[in-house]
Amino acid sequence: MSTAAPYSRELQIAQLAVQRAAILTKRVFHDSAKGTVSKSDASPVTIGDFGAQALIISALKHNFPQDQIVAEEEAAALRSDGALSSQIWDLVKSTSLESSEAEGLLGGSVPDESAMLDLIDLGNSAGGRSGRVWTLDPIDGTKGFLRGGQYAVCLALLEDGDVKVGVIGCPNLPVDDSAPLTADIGSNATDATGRGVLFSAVKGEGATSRPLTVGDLADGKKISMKPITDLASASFCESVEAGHSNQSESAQIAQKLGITNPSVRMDSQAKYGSIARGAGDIYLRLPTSKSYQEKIWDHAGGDLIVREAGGEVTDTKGNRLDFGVGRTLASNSGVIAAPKAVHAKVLDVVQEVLGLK
Ligand SMILES: Nc1ncnc2c1ncn2[C@@H]1O[C@H](COP(=O)(O)O)[C@@H](O)[C@H]1OP(=O)(O)O
Ligand SMILES: [Mg+2]
Repeated sequence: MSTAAPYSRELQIAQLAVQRAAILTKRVFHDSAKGTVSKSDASPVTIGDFGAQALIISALKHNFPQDQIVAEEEAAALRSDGALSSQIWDLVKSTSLESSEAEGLLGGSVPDESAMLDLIDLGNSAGGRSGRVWTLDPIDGTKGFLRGGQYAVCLALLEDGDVKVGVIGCPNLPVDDSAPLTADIGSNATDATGRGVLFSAVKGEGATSRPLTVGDLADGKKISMKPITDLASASFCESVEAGHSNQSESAQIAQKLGITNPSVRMDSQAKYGSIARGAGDIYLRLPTSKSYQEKIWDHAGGDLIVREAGGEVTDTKGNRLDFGVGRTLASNSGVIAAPKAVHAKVLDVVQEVLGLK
């Protein structure tokens, strides 16, 4: 008797839902106005964020109606702005996967505009330690998206606070796992079809990458972190935004580790995917303020993908990221992701530079 791989249905639905949402984001990008709605300059939001959230939640509700969802956006701003809401509805109703089989698995299109707003608001779960909770960031790295840089569509499944499935679609990263670590997008920027790479992991089953092509149901290729013995040759990545991660502390840490390569600055969870496939080695996220709490949708998928690819992910105190305390990582501070063999050494130097020991 054959037994289905654990979480295979969750993985398949998550991958297809992320692919479909990624197509929507590409369509927004190719609209010259890029659909900026703007929560604030520091934290922008586009019509793509709302549209992608509606499409993904629609697929989750069709397949897993009992599950909770913690997603970044809410529909309040759209309920009070009919023109904005109908602009997003135009996008949502006209975005689908090419494969009708795949589209059927996702439950097809959203019935109407009012249902779309209600779906967006289903992402308001408080999260927590019990049951099945999906975390969703429809466009992670909106600033990168607007700049024409890296961004990611991120979906993960938590069960009792533990990440079981993680899927990250990176429309502007090369498909080729051996491509060098860079935030440059080259000719990918002109591709409106959702080309890019899709990283996935299931707990205990390893991590994979595959093309983010339209409705492709094929298996992925196993990915793993690069084995490094000599930290001097390592490369590390961090946020483009200096407000998201302390770049002067990371430079001091790199110097103390003997790392000579300059940091690669990249928006979004594309950083986790990049190190998981060995394009880079280390991801440092060093708090810039005591008050900011990281959001679970910004880390859940990446945390699992890196750990399943042979990495270790902790905060600056050396604790695993705790996704079971609500919508934020309230009990963690910063992120240190590195291959298992060197994580302790990296953490040691981080703690020295941050004055934590
Ligand atoms: N002060 C901050 N420290 C760390 N991350 C932040 C901070 N302010 C916003 N962010 C979040 O960083 C994420 C992008 O990360 P990266 O720099 O790795 O691309 C966004 O989700 C953004 O949230 P928001 O979407 O609310 O702006
Ligand atoms: Mg985000």
